[in-house]
Amino acid sequence: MERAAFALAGAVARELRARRGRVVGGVVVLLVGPGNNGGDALHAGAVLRRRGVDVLALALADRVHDEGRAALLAAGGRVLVVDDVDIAVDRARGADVLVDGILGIGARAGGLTGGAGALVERLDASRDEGAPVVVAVDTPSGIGVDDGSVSGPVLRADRTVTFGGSKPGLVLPPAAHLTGVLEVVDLGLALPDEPAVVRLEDRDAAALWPVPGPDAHKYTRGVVGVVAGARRYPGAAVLATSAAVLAGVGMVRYLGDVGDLVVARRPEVVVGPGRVQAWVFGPGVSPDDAAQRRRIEHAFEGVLHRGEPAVVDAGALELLPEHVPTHVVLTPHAGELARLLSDRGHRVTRAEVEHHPLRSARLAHELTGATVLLKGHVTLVVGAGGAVYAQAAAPAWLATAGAGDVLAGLLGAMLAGRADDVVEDPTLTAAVAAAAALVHGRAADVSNPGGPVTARGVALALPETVRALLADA
Ligand SMILES: NC(=O)C1=CN([C@@H]2O[C@H](COP(=O)(O)OP(=O)(O)OC[C@H]3O[C@@H](n4cnc5c(N)ncnc54)[C@H](O)[C@@H]3O)[C@@H](O)[C@H]2O)[C@@H](O)CC1
Ligand SMILES: [K+]
Repeated sequence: MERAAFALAGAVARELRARRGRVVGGVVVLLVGPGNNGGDALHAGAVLRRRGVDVLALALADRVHDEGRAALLAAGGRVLVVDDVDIAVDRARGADVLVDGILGIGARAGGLTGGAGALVERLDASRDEGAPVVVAVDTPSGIGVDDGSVSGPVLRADRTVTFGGSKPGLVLPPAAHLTGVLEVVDLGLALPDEPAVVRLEDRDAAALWPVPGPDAHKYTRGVVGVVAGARRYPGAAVLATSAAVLAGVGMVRYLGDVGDLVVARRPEVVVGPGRVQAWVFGPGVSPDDAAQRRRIEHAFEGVLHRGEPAVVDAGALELLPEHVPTHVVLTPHAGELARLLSDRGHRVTRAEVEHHPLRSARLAHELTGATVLLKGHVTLVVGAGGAVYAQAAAPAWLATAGAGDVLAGLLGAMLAGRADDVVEDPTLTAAVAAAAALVHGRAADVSNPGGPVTARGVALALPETVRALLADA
């Protein structure tokens, strides 16, 4: 606990320095719950008090950590037992830094209730310019530590100082939005080898990228077949094929009614049936389009019989066979996933999927056998063997029409380039899908750092994005 408290005090001191230019004379208010999480906050408070900080602990439970409380009092800090929420709100708002030590990994399901819940709700509602910086101890209090669920009020943190190793709830949506900057403090504890949720880094994505060897030719590099678009939605076909071409694949084959337009925009694309190593089905395809529907159903036979990997997006999700291998990747957003689950007898709404994205994606994986990539601000991928990836590289600007078509084409190109590998190793598909989500987000940044992006711009940024990833790895 001592190491944890020192690291926490260091993080708070840095926030004080950033806000006021110095640590001495800063005002820190600790929100303290009943367990060791509150104990960490109290011990950190004692360290800060000794550095000349004005420290007030608001005790939000009948009993708080005895040793921590004694340490803070001995250092000259104050402890106020909260029985009036108005007074607590007032004190908390006067702080430079608020330390959230109400609950950590010992939090039971159900979230914050009672006085702590009321206090947090009011503090979170008044986060204006001058509001205190919030540093969460181990986790923002009250989140579902194992599943990222949010079932009550949570004080959104600017920074979370977590001990020993990251926790699934810190990277999984919806709680991931509440974590702020994540700082992991190594306490030298023995942790399980495989964390339950993984976030790929740039170097992981580079290692997964299908880089051609010196003896490569277009068929060994992979051919991706794209069944996308319609007269009504021609743009989706252009974007999905463009992304596949620009991601660098042996060849892109297009099947659909707008081949002329696709070739006019991307002369590299070959129109018509032929050999294919991986498929992209569905961008811009409406399920009442009989011709596209027939093409997709026919191609699915190849997927089931010959084992070609496939990306199943948008309109093709409704055409998914009952059960498919894991090297088929579904790429729904929350609404599409709700429909897919409801069609299979699990009635859920879009809002429920948004509330429980991990549970929903897992259920879809169990029901269909497919790897499931659930698009969102944090993109989740659930695949064989319980693998879970949570990728958050995408800027909010990427929530724009056509971005999903680009992701589908890019992922199709990656699967075509690694078709044999993903068929041989069922766990690889989820990693490749997570890498595609990472590259997609990076490409958005590369296309216009910090500003608005277009789907076409993201596709055009792919070659440079991939080059930079490979160069830095
Ligand atoms: N596990 C470890 O090895 C370490 C843990 N540390 C700290 O200890 C924390 C865990 O401590 P605890 O196990 O005491 O757990 P917490 O401090 O998270 O809280 C547990 C207490 O809260 C109560 N509680 C749980 N859910 C509640 C709810 N919804 N509403 C009201 N009361 C609720 C429980 O009855 C229990 O009294 C970590 O988050 C971390 O901050 C650190 O000191 C470093 C080492
Ligand atoms: K906490």
